[in-house]
Amino acid sequence: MALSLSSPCGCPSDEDEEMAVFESTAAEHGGLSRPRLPEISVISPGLDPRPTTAEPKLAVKSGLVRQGSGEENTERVKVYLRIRPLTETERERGEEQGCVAVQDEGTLLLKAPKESQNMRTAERGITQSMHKFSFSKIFGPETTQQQFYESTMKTMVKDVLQGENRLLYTYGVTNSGKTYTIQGSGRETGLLPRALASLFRKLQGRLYGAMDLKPVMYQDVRQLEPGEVRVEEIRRNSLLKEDENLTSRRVGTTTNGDSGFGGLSSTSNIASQLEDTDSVCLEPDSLSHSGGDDLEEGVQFSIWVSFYEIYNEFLYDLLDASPSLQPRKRVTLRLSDDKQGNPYVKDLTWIQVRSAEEAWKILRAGRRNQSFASTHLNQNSSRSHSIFSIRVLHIRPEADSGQAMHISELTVCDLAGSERCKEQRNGERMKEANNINTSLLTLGRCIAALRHNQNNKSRPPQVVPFRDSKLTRVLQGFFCGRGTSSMVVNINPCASIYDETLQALKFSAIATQLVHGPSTKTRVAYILSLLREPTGNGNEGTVLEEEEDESDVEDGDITMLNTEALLQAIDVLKREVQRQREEKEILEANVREQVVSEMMEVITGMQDGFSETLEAERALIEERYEDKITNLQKHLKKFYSQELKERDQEIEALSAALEKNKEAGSGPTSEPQGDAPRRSQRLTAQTELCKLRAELDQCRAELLTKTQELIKLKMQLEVPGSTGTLTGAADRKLEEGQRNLRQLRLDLQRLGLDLQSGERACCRNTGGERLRQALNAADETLVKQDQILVELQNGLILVKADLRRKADTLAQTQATRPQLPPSGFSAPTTPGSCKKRGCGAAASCDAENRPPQKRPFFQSLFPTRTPTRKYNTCPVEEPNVTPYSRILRSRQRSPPPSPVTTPRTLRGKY
Ligand SMILES: Nc1ncnc2c1ncn2[C@@H]1O[C@H](COP(=O)(O)OP(=O)(O)OP(=O)(O)O)[C@@H](O)[C@H]1O
Repeated sequence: MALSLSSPCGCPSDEDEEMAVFESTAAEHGGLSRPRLPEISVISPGLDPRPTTAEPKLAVKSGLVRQGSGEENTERVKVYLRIRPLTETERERGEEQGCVAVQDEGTLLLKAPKESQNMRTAERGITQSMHKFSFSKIFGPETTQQQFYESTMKTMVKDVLQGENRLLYTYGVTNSGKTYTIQGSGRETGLLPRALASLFRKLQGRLYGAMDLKPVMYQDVRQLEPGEVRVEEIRRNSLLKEDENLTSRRVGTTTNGDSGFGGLSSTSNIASQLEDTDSVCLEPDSLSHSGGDDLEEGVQFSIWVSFYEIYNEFLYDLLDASPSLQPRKRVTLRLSDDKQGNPYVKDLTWIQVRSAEEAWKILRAGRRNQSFASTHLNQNSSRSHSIFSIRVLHIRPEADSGQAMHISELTVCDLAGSERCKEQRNGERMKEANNINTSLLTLGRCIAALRHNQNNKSRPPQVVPFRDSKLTRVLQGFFCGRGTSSMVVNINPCASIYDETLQALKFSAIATQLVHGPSTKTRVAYILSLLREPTGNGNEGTVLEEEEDESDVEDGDITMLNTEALLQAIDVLKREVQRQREEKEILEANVREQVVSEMMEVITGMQDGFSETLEAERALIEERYEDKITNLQKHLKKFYSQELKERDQEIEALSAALEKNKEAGSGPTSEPQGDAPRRSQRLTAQTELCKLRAELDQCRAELLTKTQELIKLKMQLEVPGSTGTLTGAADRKLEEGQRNLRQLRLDLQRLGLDLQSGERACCRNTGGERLRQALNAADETLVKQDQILVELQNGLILVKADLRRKADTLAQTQATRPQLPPSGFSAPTTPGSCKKRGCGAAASCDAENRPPQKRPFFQSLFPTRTPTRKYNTCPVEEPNVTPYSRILRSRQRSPPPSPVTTPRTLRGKY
């Protein structure tokens, strides 16, 4: 994937947001209503009042600015800016357009030149054309190598001799002066040779001569066997000899571009530049303070160096023996982790050096193996990240093997320059540029993640992607408390690479916000404080009090503790872990309980809510159905009153018709006589008319009776309260009675027919026995029906009596409240009913005294029969009398016979 130069700053974390804050993307432009941008975007990361260079003495001594015991390091990472001078050629090309201006010691102002991309976007109102950056210190083009060394690396060398670990790395666009800054050119030696010279001057007379102690892995030391020592000596001598041979052959060597590995020049101008230096030529004043006054008394020092590069994400040992003999078979190195998970370069060559000269020669030998190539920007461009490490072994002579050993390290990393991939015309260069930008991008992401974690301690930490590139993996320790790091940003003031320079500065702006990670010493101090604290079980950590003085322990390293103390520390830490785990479990249990109780509350609330809703709905439904019932009752009442009215009208119509007929019937008397057939016809018609009239009279009488009964019923229906209920019950009973009577009537008719047929049979003297049986059965049925009738009559009498009582009560109530208008009763339309109501009590008494069959109500139940059922009374001739009814009458005149005797009587008769 081809990455553009801007990618190192394009980290996916929150620095994008901050960049957006730094560099607003809205502006009023071309009449569009955009908010106006400030003229300058202030990319100023170091404006908060955190200590930076305060208390330099303390910071130099320990590498930390301690804010009380147990507090973490808050010293910002140092980010220096170095501006290289323009060359003559560049000036002639018109590259000097004043786009880089130093405002003060720590502030830089960038102004976009006309042709730059930034200016184009600024003209469109998307970004600003001016940017302000802050740095720990800015070094202009006039700064000499010595001045730069004094301000940056000098203190680092001192720190390393004090036992600290330090990293310095250069970052910038290609051809911006990174290699120049680190290694120098000609007599202008860079930081590294100066640091080496300074180191050995300080260690004069304190060097450990033997080669039997060697740094291995992450920061361990191994005691070498004599045979191994010999191998080490041979390796060292061969490297030094090789350098001497090459130096002697140097005269007349041309810069043959592609004679090195993979088409890269290994013996290029850069090597010759260093060779020109010949020896470590340092100004006398730079090393004026050469004495090792700060060094611990009695400690001897052994210096070992290594030099490797990361090229296309592969690690190559630049001090590998005789690489020139097998130029195309470079062995790649692997990264490994030690038991504590610290990364280290496996099988890396470490060479012991005893002087600055030797170190210089080793560096020079390594430079020959480094990957350089000519690019469009730099003829001798570093195509790899080169890492030169100096390990200082602090050896206490009186101590046993390795026990009092301490290691400190100074690492100088010359990063490959960031550049635009698209501008590389060579495929190999393009691939290199990709890899360079990828690793730089990862470095940017790591720095951004570290910065995020430091600034957002309350939030979960972001994973720092150290493992995403080899570069960040090998430098990881310096960002995680193993030591401190400093960054040198190199820029080229050429207008043509303004956009790249801007991106590099934005990248560095993130780094300026970093503070150093908590030192491993802080962790040691924490462990030691645990050892000193009571452990809770009465076993107090006393080992340290016996072993170490407190001040020594505070500044000491974990390797200073003996095995017993370390074991005790492990025990204490285990107990601490256990305690914290238990605390967390209790906390979790509490949280769970709280959650459960809250959930229960919620559930109870929901239950209550549902019950209320249910009640409300039930009440609503009840109300609705009550309304429906009321409506139904109302409609029924209306319907039945309508029915009654219609029937009244029919009766009236019939009466009127009858009257008419009557009038019409009286007319024929005046007709002439003499016409016999017509008279007989008239007579027949008159007979029929009489018959009809009789029938009509009978109907009228019946209708009248029914009307009265209906009116009475209506009145009873209108009686409020329990009377209505009783009336309903009475109605039901009446209906039942009517049904029974209807059935009875049918049975009687059937029996009458049977009797007729029996009479006929008797006359013919056939089937006598059968007839007798039939008569017996008929007699039994009659007895039963009589009983039923009597029961029904009694029930009806009771119901009527009850109704009358209620009516009387109501009438009394009405009488006691004469002033109130009659509301529950409508005025009777017939005088009969009025009379009845006016003397209700008397009427009811009268009705009660009457025999049941005489009552009009009962009459209505038997419309086809005459109410003549009387015991011991005279017979009355009635029309339509059936044989059975005659028999029944004859039986009813005498007291009711027993079911046994009646058949005999009947048998006697027939
Ligand atoms: N401060 C300076 N004073 C004088 N010359 C300088 C300075 N900085 C850089 N130069 C010159 O600029 C040129 C490029 O420098 P250098 O090779 O160090 O760039 P670089 O950033 O390492 O490039 P690359 O990333 O491609 O390796 C060299 O010729 C060097 O001598």
